[in-house]
Amino acid sequence: MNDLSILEVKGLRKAFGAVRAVEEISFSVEQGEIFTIIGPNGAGKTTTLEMIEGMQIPDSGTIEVAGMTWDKDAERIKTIIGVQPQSSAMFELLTLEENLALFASFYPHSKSTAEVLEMINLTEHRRKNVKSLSGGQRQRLAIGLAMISDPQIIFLDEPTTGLDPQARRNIWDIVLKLKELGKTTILTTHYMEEAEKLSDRVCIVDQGRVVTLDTPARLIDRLTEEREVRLFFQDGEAAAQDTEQAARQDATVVRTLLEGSALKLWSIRPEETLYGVFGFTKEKGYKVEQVSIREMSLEDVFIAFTGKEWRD
Ligand SMILES: Nc1ncnc2c1ncn2[C@@H]1O[C@H](COP(=O)(O)OP(=O)(O)OP(=O)(O)O)[C@@H](O)[C@H]1O
Repeated sequence: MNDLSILEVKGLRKAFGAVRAVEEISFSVEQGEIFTIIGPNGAGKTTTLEMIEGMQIPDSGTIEVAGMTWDKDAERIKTIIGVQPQSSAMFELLTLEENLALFASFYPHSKSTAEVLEMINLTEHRRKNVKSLSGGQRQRLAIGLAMISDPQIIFLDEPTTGLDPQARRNIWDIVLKLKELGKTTILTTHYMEEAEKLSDRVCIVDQGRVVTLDTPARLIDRLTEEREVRLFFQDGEAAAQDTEQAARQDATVVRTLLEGSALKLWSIRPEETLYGVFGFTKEKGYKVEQVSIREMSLEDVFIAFTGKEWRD
């Protein structure tokens, strides 16, 4: 375990009868990171989280939380981790304040309910019954309940599933606030954009194994050296075709595709390609209406590594 890592998972494996949910999962998480696990349905994300949270016992492998293990230090681990409870664990007929106070009573030390309500932006609803909350408010309360004991590591398993974009962003704000406080967040999500925006590092799992793990930017960079450059010609197809012929001579251009007045070029150095292309179009007097360089996204990385379409 290096000095910075707060969680170290090695060789985790778990089967349910004939179903091998987790085959071999290893990673370490640094203090203060937002670490996101993504993967197709049934990849083993929840099972992995539940083993780390002490709710499932691995068939083999080791888990160290701040240097402690579940078999020796269960009580101490429980005081430094916070797990977002299922909606069903909340008391529907109690108010938000009462739910938080009740959860706080399970721990020797806790944050004040007022502070947590402020953090999850629900202060004005504190006297409402949980029953009357919207989906997004419920999820925020669930994060509040995970935070009540002021844990070092917070586990959020798909906290934004089913929420509308605004409600999702409200959750992102809370996750970022946790980071500002120096907390470590372990997140799973079905939303690529969310993983890309929030995570310090992303771990892609498939069929119970880690297929790749890195920062979103490095994953995207590693994926491909080529960028897709698109040009649209005001003068129509002939100009596009003529430019295509010229671009093919350029060593930075790997492939080309003509679609009417639109020309697509795949380039290993897009800026250099465009410099050459514009030299040519200027010389010929062709007018280029639109130019864009398509950026690769985490979704492209996901598809490349798992061979599966994203189902968002
Ligand atoms: N308690 C259990 N008993 C039997 N099989 C289980 C159990 N829990 C999980 N599984 C199976 O293990 C595999 C991994 O499930 P898991 O829930 O960990 O995946 P996941 O990546 O979280 O999926 P999702 O994205 O759909 O939530 C699945 O095939 C699942 O059906």
